[in-house]
Amino acid sequence: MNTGSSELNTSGNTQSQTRSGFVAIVGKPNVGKSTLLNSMLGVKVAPISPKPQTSRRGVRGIYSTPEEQIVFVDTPGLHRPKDALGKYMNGEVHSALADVDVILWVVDLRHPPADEDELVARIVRDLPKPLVLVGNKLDAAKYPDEALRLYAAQLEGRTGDTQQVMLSAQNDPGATAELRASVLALLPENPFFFPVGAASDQSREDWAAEIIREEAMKRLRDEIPYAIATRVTSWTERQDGLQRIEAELVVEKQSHKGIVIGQGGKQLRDIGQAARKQLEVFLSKHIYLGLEVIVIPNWRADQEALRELGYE
Ligand SMILES: Nc1nc2c(ncn2[C@@H]2O[C@H](COP(=O)(O)OP(=O)(O)OP(=O)(O)O)[C@@H](O)[C@H]2O)c(=O)[nH]1
Repeated sequence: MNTGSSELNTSGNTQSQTRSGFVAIVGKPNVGKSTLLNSMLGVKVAPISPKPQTSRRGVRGIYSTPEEQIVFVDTPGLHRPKDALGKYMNGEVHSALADVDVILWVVDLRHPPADEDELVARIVRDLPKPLVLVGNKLDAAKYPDEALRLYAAQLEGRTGDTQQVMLSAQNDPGATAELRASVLALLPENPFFFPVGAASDQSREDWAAEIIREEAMKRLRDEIPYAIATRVTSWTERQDGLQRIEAELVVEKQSHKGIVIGQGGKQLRDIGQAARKQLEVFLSKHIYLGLEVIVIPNWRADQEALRELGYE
């Protein structure tokens, strides 16, 4: 691995090198991967919701300084494939890991390892790449040292560079900045992969759709766990600057449509208002958000529908 130090060129001037690389954040659902990504980036990119399995797309966030760039690949929760969506998610995890420079394995220090952690451990154990075991939720863990030891034991026999850290992604920006520095030190000398100003390679439409889905998930977590997809169907700007966004919430069953709309349309109105507020904060522009609920029967098991909804 390169050292990343400044080199003397033939004219005797020091020429600084840039470091740049891809970093995957893996871990079972709900351990705090999106929270960690957002904290390391300093901006909100991936959706955060208290419900497991919310980050279904491989959202990438980019952290840049004049000399360094980390391209984060935020992989969806790793779990056993139950349907086509599950298979897509596991495929995402594998393809995300094939091509990265550093892996962050995030675990929840409040609990000892479960089957799903073992699954992740098995995949990352044999990859010859630098790995950081990130014990998250330190603020809420009773026996963090013991928990971390148990997770680390699952990596026994690993030959690649392995580091460990305990932190709270949610409320310790200092610790996440330190982790970012450690990750940067593990990256090779490379030219930048993206322009310095780039924060994410998501389109604004995908980004807005994720914010809408996040708000829907927060409100509907018990009624319709995972069966909601969102897509922005049009985005226009009026002369006075107002952004007019039309979006669809896609559900699997007619009965779900009624739940999403709610009595007298209240649920859908609440989702729309909350999402609009978030979008306005980020864009600093006035927004009109039109939401429609549509039914695509059994979309999670339907390859064509998954493709149409952008899960491919
Ligand atoms: N107490 C505590 N809670 C946290 C911390 N980090 C994340 N959480 C919470 O854990 C839950 C899951 O966080 P996410 O960032 O959505 O987790 P994820 O791993 O991306 O989840 P999936 O999208 O399901 O894979 C949310 O309710 C967060 O607020 C932390 O440091 N401490």
